[in-house]
Amino acid sequence: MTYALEIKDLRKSFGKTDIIRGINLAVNTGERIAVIGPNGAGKSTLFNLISGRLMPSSGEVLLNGQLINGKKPYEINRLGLSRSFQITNIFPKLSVFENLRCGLLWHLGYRYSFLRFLSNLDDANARTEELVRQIGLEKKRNVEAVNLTYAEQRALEIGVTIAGGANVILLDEPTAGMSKTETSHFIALIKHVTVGKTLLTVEHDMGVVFGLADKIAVVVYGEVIAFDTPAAVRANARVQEAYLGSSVADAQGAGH
Ligand SMILES: Nc1ncnc2c1ncn2[C@@H]1O[C@H](COP(=O)(O)OP(=O)(O)OP(=O)(O)O)[C@@H](O)[C@H]1O
Repeated sequence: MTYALEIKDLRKSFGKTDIIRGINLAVNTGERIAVIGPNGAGKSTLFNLISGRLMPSSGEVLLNGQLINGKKPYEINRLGLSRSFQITNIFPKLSVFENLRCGLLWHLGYRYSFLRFLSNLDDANARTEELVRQIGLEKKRNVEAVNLTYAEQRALEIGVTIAGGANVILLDEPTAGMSKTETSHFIALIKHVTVGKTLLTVEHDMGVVFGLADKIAVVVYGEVIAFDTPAAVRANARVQEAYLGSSVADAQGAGH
């Protein structure tokens, strides 16, 4: 069976310091995974290794069965993995529609071929309209990104991330900086736009984790100490001892 994303004995050292210390993960198509762990555990480094920003010291990363170690971020993107960052990378002076269309066309490689670009423009426009609807910004279609609210900008960011049709999506703390109401709307939006796709998200907010994830990967000191359903992770004594404890209890108490 081919996994959407498979990580085999992945390791990364900076100088003499081992930061990622033999991570194994196998993620099925359509699964939503939350990667959690204490500060400095290696979550961002893991995402950087998967998305090609960093080269592993050893081990393998396979995307849809294909080895992607050593490939550049844009090559990995073309192969079907798209990542959105905590720092927004939308174009402030372009409208919602234009931002989404840029994301779509860039992924399709139209910048290399103007003729191909023209012949397929109608398709791209139709797909872009669909994306505007999917992220719920129909009324803001022609508004410049700079004039959107923070939550709308984050929704646009998700739209740009999925615009190219990637089947594996990486999100860094997607609800950071949002109010509780915005967060719950945003979780619903993420679920909606990632149906059928594989999602990995780094997340600190336990409400988001338990609201969004089919499975949780707990990273502690560069290792995955648990990879299981939210219920099983909650009940995992090693996880509670090593890291979660009160956070899980809080989230449980809050009915998440
Ligand atoms: N380029 C680098 N060079 C040296 N050390 C690094 C580098 N990048 C990260 N580290 C170290 O690796 C460790 C893991 O960092 P990382 O940012 O991956 O953790 P994290 O789990 O994402 O933390 P947080 O939740 O605080 O964002 C930290 O000790 C960090 O200082």
